Amino acid sequence: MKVRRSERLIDMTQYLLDHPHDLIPLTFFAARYGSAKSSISEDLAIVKKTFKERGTGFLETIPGAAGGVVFTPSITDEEAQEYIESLAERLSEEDRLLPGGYVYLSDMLGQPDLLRKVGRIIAAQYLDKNVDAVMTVATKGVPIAQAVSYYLNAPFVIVRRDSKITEGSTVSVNYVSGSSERIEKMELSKRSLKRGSKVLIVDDFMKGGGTVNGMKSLIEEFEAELVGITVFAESKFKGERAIDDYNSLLFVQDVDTSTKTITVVPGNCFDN
Ligand SMILES: O=P(O)(O)OC[C@H]1C[C@H](OP(=O)(O)OP(=O)(O)O)[C@H](O)[C@@H]1O
Repeated sequence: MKVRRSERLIDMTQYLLDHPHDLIPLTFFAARYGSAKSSISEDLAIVKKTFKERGTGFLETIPGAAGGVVFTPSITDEEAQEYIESLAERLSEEDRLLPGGYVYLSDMLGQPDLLRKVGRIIAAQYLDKNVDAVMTVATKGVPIAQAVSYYLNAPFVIVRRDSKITEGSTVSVNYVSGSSERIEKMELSKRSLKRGSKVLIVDDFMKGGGTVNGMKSLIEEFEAELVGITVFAESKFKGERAIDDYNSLLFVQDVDTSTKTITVVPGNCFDN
């Protein structure tokens, strides 16, 4: 049964949003709607134009018999900056200061709408990097890595600070935890990363940078390639930070322990 264009456009859009980075042949849509490929091409031209104008992402057409369309999610800088500014305000308003200059984020990092938006924003920074894997360290980095992983259509791998039988054989590195000046260990299952993989590091928070630096060392141990580092939030650090080339969405600019308040501003992710 033939399906009207208005219905095709709705269903086609939903299908593309649910299958980011997948190559979808035009014949798939032609069969799905009982329509000619020429009609599907016209439909996709409408979707492509709207996605581009709305900043939803990019719809690339791959020509030839093995061709089709590929949807790459993105977000406009304006929408991303506006959202990050709202997060900065929200973080500054609520009582979130923890001992040692850490900030309570767990409630925010459990919110699906925030994770979807943050995942889109971080993924959009690495669309041209062909990311093979998103790396984070348990625990609070995991929801962020999962969200970024969805929008890049790349698996995420979880580094652990504790040994688990269920991880099989692992590669481990020692690192200086910048915040606590302690030598700590982190490890990753040998099955997680192939040699030469392009790896994006994400985490929820960076203080001394020791944790991120540990993940960098692990990537070297796997003979993989680090393509970028983005943290949801970073704070000032009095000591020598172990990391200097990274992106942050939010920056804890000021901490007032007497009033237990913090001032949070957008991070460096839009400095260019
Ligand atoms: O930049 P650094 O000084 O190394 O600190 C950033 C670490 C510490 C904290 O993790 P924890 O709260 O210790 O661990 P978890 O994420 O498991 O709660 C945070 O999630 C980062 O991973």
